[in-house]
Amino acid sequence: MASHIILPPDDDDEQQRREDEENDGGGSGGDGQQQQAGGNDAKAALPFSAMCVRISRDSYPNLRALRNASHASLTDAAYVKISEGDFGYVLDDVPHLADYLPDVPTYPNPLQDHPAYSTVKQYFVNEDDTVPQKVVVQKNSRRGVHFRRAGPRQRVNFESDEVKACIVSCGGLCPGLNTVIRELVCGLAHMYNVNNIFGIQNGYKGFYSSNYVAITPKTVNDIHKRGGTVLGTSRGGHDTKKIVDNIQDRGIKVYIIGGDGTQKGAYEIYKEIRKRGLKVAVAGVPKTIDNDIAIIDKSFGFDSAVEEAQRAINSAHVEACSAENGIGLVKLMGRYSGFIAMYATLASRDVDCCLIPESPFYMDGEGGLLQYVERRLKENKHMVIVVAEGAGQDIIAKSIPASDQQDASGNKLLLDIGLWLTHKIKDHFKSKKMEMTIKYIDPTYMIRAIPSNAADNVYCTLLAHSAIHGAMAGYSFTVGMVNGRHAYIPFYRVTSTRNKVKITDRMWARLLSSTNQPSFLSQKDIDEAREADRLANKPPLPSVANHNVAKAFDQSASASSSGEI
Ligand SMILES: Nc1ncnc2c1ncn2[C@@H]1O[C@H](COP(=O)(O)OP(=O)(O)O)[C@@H](O)[C@H]1O
Ligand SMILES: O=P(O)(O)OC[C@H]1O[C@](O)(COP(=O)(O)O)[C@@H](O)[C@@H]1O
Ligand SMILES: [Mg+2]
Repeated sequence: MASHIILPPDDDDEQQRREDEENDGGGSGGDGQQQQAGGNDAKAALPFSAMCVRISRDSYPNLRALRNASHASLTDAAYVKISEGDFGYVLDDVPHLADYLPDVPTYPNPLQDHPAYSTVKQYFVNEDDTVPQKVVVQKNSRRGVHFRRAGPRQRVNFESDEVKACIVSCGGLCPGLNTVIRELVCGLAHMYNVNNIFGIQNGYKGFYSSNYVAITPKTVNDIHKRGGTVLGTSRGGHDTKKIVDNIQDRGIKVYIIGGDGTQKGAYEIYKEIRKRGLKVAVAGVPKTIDNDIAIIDKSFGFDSAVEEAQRAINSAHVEACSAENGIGLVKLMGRYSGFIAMYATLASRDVDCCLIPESPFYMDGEGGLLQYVERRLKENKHMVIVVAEGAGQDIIAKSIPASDQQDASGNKLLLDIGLWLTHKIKDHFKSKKMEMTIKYIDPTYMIRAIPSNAADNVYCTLLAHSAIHGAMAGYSFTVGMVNGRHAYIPFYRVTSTRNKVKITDRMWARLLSSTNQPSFLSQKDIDEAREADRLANKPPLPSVANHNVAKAFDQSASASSSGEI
């Protein structure tokens, strides 16, 4: 038998729930009081045919440990929905309106009458469908952690006329933002007959400081061909109370496009909405050019960015080849994660050295960068270096006093590694009286301002559609592709860790072998990197949930995406 665990909420909510249960004459625990996993039809919404049991605060064995956990995880605990099935199956589910509005009505999905979709056999996804976090398994593996499969549901929780949708984009630019906005608008209008759609201007602060702009399929018709976001974007400005006051007053349902910071903001909004008992769904579409969002295979715009980076690398190569001892140095984005640099390097084959934040390097002495550059110029007369902007910050900090400054969202401000390397390399060859030329190219803002390529356009469309289906069906979530299938992922899973290049994985080994650069790593660095990977992959809550769940999470953690293929 499987059980469905909803970790108990904070004291006030818990008190209210107990009173409700007393009024209903029900109890908690295994006394027949059933809790829905998602929709209103409890049976249809269950992840698998099993009895779902609400486990009360008192009966939950590890709750003490949970209460002693950090404040962040304590808050998260109230919103985590874990169910267990056979053979180590665990569903890390997303919250649903019915979790706190038990009488929320359901309606037939209007798509069933849609001429394009009604002919598709099995167009609606089965409520039992889930997507595994780990697909590489051994004969005796446990089934591990799963996420709810994205897609249209037979029944929805909103009527078309009651929906007022709003869309906001936050954080830095990324190719594909306009495509997601376009497809949210067109999908809502064409699939669900929703005609009240508004754009929030200039990021989160637009919820309370600007007018909401009405948008229609007609007004967004061509925007996918343009870079940037027609809604505007910003960092900072997340005032949860003011945002939710406006959501409440205007009766809207929210689509939020943005990176890790934005998803944290979406989670805060969701928690406040739930606290106030509002009938509002919050759907997050993860955006980050750095591709550093946990769990998902890849963020939209990443492929377009890697493709565009090729143009800069090609130019660097041309410059380098056309000079005596020419060096082309290209800086690419990647504040904490070097995915763009790694993939752009692997795609190009012209790069002799790729430096990323995850892999420490050093300049001087045996095995250092300067020695390698010297050797490469002697062998080949030219070289191309790609550096992610977050690389080597510790080395620069030794020569330039770092000020620990942050942007409005709290992201650390970086020193210009490209410029710093250029000067260091120049000085080195000057002191050796060796002639050379170095050309530094910084294409970062040019890359993220382009419109998305064809593959990203299709990806953005599917993400937008999945977000619409999930929100109409009453779920709140971050949507993303997990092992090639679209899934609804709980906010806490994408906000608790950041995806990073694992320098102990095969993908980084492939890169090192393709450039033939030194790894710059000591055994101590490798040990530290392994330990950091282990800790980064450890999901936050389930370790205190129960033994089976913790085991499933540990097992799936080792599979979290990092480019390992
Ligand atoms: N912990 C947080 N809680 C609430 N809002 C946040 C949090 N972190 C970031 N935000 C908000 O999310 C928005 C975008 O964050 P930012 O880090 O700039 O970009 P991204 O979402 O692309 O990572 C900003 O408006 C910021 O204030
Ligand atoms: O100069 P800005 O606008 O703050 O953006 C620069 C930063 O945005 C990034 O592209 C990532 O930001 P996001 O998380 O918003 O996608 C970083 O690589 C880069 O450091
Ligand atoms: Mg970010």
